[in-house]
Amino acid sequence: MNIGSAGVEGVTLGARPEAVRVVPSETAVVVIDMQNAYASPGGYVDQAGFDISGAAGTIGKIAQVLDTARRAGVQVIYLQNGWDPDYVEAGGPGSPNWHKSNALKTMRKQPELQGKLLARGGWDYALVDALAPQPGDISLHKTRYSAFFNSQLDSVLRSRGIRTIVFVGIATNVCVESTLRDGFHLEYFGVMLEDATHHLGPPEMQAASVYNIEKFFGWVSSTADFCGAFGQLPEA
Ligand SMILES: NC(=O)N/C=C\C(=O)O
Repeated sequence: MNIGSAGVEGVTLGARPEAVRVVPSETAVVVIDMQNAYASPGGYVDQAGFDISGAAGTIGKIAQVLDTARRAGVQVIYLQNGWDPDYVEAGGPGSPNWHKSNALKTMRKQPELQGKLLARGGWDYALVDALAPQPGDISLHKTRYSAFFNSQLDSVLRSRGIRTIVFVGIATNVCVESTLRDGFHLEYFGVMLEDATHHLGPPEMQAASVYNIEKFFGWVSSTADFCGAFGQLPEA
């Protein structure tokens, strides 16, 4: 599978269902929601009762991917999920988000958490320390599961000629898959690095997303394949 402009040099990235040829200048690594909320003990998903024991391993894999991407001249884009401290952006009872968001539900059950979970400016919203953005990286905010919805992501990608998005982050089956699906419908080629993502819920959720992406929406690869392919390029 050829992804990117014909004639522009790229690398071959091992992936399922087939290897993909990708051009660094037309590729971005999109880091989905690596915030304390999703990856740190005491953060929102931990407080809401999800098992986050796998998140520490995911952080290490993402650090390797980002290091390789930056050296290869691949744009790194961080997304952070959440709302203003008064939760106006979360929507009220007229929004399905108000009914389905486990963060909002947890805060309604435990009012002492009000203003803490996913509130912009707070610890829960902040990226985990180990994945601090570096000069040249781009940071964007999002208020719903898909990073394409009501955000600057599409224009940031299009203005840079980016056609391929390599996805890492949490959660595979919620914000990663939602964004990759929306990207597919906007004509982006989506590749998920499966060991640099982590699911919310039972392990079958990770497997289901991997199946969906491999079969219907994009390609599935790994940290080792990404670092092997892009790591061989001269430093950008
Ligand atoms: N980042 C995510 O996948 N988020 C999933 C659930 C939530 O934000 O409530």
